Amino acid sequence: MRLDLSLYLVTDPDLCAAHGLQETVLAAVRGGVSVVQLRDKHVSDAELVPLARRLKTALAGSGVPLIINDRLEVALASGADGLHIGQDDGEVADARAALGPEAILGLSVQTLDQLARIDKGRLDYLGLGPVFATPTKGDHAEPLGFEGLAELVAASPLPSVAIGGLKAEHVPAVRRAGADGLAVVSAICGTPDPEAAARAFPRR
Ligand SMILES: Cc1ncc(COP(=O)(O)OP(=O)(O)O)c(N)n1
Ligand SMILES: Cc1nc(C(=O)O)sc1CCOP(=O)(O)O
Ligand SMILES: [Mg+2]
Repeated sequence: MRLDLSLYLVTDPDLCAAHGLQETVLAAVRGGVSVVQLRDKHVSDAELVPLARRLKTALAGSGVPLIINDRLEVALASGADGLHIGQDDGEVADARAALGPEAILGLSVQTLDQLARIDKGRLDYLGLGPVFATPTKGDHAEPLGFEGLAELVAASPLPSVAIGGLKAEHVPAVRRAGADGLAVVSAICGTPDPEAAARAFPRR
């Protein structure tokens, strides 16, 4: 199945707490989210696996893939569709070898130097960011702005999704920069109506 990066939801356990994680995800999917990433920095793998399995079951039939952030073992144990790793989250080659050829594998890239060194044959997409500073990720890199994003996209040999401080109003600028989509946390997870928040993102 073709990977649709147009609206990529990254979950946050605190921001999603108001409606519950699974309810937030399902509402966002009804609103048009095309990928879901389970991201939780606070719980153990043993706690995350059952949550990932429940989400995978809940997403069955929706056509929306479930990606696990950082944790290869959770991706493997839960039957998720893929894994997203950052520059310090292990080797792409090791992740691909463990996941197999069918799984979706994404990598975060913040600079042109990093981009020049990616293991592109083993990756499906890149997460480019942050476009803006964001409180959702305390340890984020220097913001790129839309010009920096456009430079990275132009040099990228893979589909890409922009991330960091992005809202529905930024869709036109992200498209002009050439990215295939937007990845968001607080624009959906932290809102009173996650379905409406997802629907507010213009689609092609
Ligand atoms: C789609 C997407 N892009 C980038 C990231 C950031 O990954 P990383 O740099 O590993 O940071 P953490 O998310 O692990 O804090 C992402 N998660 N998703
Ligand atoms: C998970 C993540 N990764 C980033 C990166 O720059 O790689 S920024 C980020 C958080 C994005 O949250 P929000 O949409 O609420 O700004
Ligand atoms: Mg990471």
